[in-house]
Amino acid sequence: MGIPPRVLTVAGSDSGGGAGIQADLKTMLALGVHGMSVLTAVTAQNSLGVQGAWELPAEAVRAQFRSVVDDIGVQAVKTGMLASAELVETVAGLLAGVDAPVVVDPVGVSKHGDALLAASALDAVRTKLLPAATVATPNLDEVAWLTGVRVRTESDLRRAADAVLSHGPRWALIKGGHLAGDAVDLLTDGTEEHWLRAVRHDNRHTHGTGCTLASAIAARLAQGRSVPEAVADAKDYVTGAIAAGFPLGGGIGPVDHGWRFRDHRN
Ligand SMILES: Nc1ncnc2c1ncn2[C@@H]1O[C@H](COP(=O)(O)OP(=O)(O)OP(=O)(O)O)[C@@H](O)[C@H]1O
Ligand SMILES: Cc1ncc(COP(=O)(O)O)c(N)n1
Repeated sequence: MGIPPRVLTVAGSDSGGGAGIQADLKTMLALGVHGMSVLTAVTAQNSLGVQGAWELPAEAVRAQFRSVVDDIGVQAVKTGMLASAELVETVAGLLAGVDAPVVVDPVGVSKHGDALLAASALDAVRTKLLPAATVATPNLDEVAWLTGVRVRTESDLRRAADAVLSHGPRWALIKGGHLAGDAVDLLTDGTEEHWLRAVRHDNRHTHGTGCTLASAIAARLAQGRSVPEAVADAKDYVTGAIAAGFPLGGGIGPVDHGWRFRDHRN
């Protein structure tokens, strides 16, 4: 048996297992890569919201990163919840020394509106983290914080992508999941444009969709796909995972990361 590509997620823990590190590692397993993690924060979280969050010291983040990268090596990195300006700057500095594609999911708030990033960290995300990204994957709220562009319809997505690209990522994937109608995302590097359209599944099991999509992109990049191929494949995976999402707890349930193992669509 060959050695699978190795993918690192730098993100927070979701005790409920639907988003964050847990979603990332499940996605990586489902897509056939070896997942590894650098934990940035621990959240007490469930289907109803985030009940508490504790950031790890920068030294702990640096040590985890070095342990993984120096011995095991990475073919792609994904970043999620980074909590504070100090951790954003620490992670951006670590990424500068890595020769592998980087997917940046600039996580700001949870689906329930709980803050996962300090407002004082926005500037570091713009000036240090986005320039390190091969692909940046903001949702519409994150586009608004980072660039001031408010997307109300699909036709605003191009302007949002241009504004994100002005901060330096190679590609921008603007997720239109929060718009009405089809779930439409726009991927562009400023030259090529790829519109990714999927049927909207009107179930409420969408906790962790953004984490899942970004990790799937990282997995496919580690397997040697181009950015447009990786994103198209990741979109198919997350759409299937939302369709198969299930009710857990009294609020927003998780997507089913294992849907391809369980179901004939494999
Ligand atoms: N109800 C849905 N049906 C189908 N696809 C969806 C649905 N909601 C979101 N998506 C898709 O899921 C992916 C993640 O998008 P979304 O806008 O939910 O990200 P996000 O807000 O960052 O996620 P999260 O809330 O987990 O942080 C996108 O490809 C989006 O189009
Ligand atoms: C640790 C962590 N990272 C990211 C998210 C975003 O996911 P969602 O918006 O679906 O709650 C989260 N809730 N928790």
